[in-house]
Amino acid sequence: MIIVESLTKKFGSNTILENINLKLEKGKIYGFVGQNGSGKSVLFKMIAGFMSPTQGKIKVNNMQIGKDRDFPESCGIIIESPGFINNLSGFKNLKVLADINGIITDNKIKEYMKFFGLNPDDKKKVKDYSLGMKQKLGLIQALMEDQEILILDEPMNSLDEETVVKVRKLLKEIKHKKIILLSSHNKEDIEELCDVIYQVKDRTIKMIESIA
Ligand SMILES: Nc1ncnc2c1ncn2[C@@H]1O[C@H](COP(=O)(O)OP(=O)(O)OP(=O)(O)O)[C@@H](O)[C@H]1O
Repeated sequence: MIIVESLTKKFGSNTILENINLKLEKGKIYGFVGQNGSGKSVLFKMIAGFMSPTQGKIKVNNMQIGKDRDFPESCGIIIESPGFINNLSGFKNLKVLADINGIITDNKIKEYMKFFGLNPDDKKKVKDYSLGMKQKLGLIQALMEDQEILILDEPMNSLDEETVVKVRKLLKEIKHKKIILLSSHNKEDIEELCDVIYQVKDRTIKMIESIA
């Protein structure tokens, strides 16, 4: 479970989020919607341990992020454009990341690449990948280790329609064993996928029934 308690985030005198309280449980996809600059990515970065709150706490499975642990223990993340090693192929990039934890085989990486329509044997360097191909790699690195928490900030960006349909189906299939946080400017993604929708607006986060 993810618990956000009395969380405030300021940059200098600019308050982005104020006194936020959330409880996010396994088995659900939580959608976060809101205008550009409303604070969705900032919230996600704090839950991922990439940024600290100004006040308040984030607890993941009873561990306070930034105190008991630097990062949540089992978390797949795609926030903004993921950084890759430009001179390596897609497979080699994923392999470098997979080797950090050493919990998945090369075959698992290849399966994911094929699922996303990327050829694992393609020697093309990531610097020559299209935007959508890079986004697919970003999604694969977030998903491939079957982590318990998925933080997906605009995961469908630059993806073609066929891939969007596949990703939606996959998220629905795996959500029972995960806590999934998803932000999207696409109404259909949010309404089709999310069990709970939060609107981030005017420094607060409110649950809403559907997108207006
Ligand atoms: N490191 C930082 N330093 C100063 N201000 C920041 C920093 N990171 C984010 N901000 C500000 O925090 C606010 C929220 O940004 P955030 O990226 O969370 O918006 P968002 O809701 O994800 O927007 P979008 O829909 O455009 O992705 C913005 O005003 C942004 O400029």
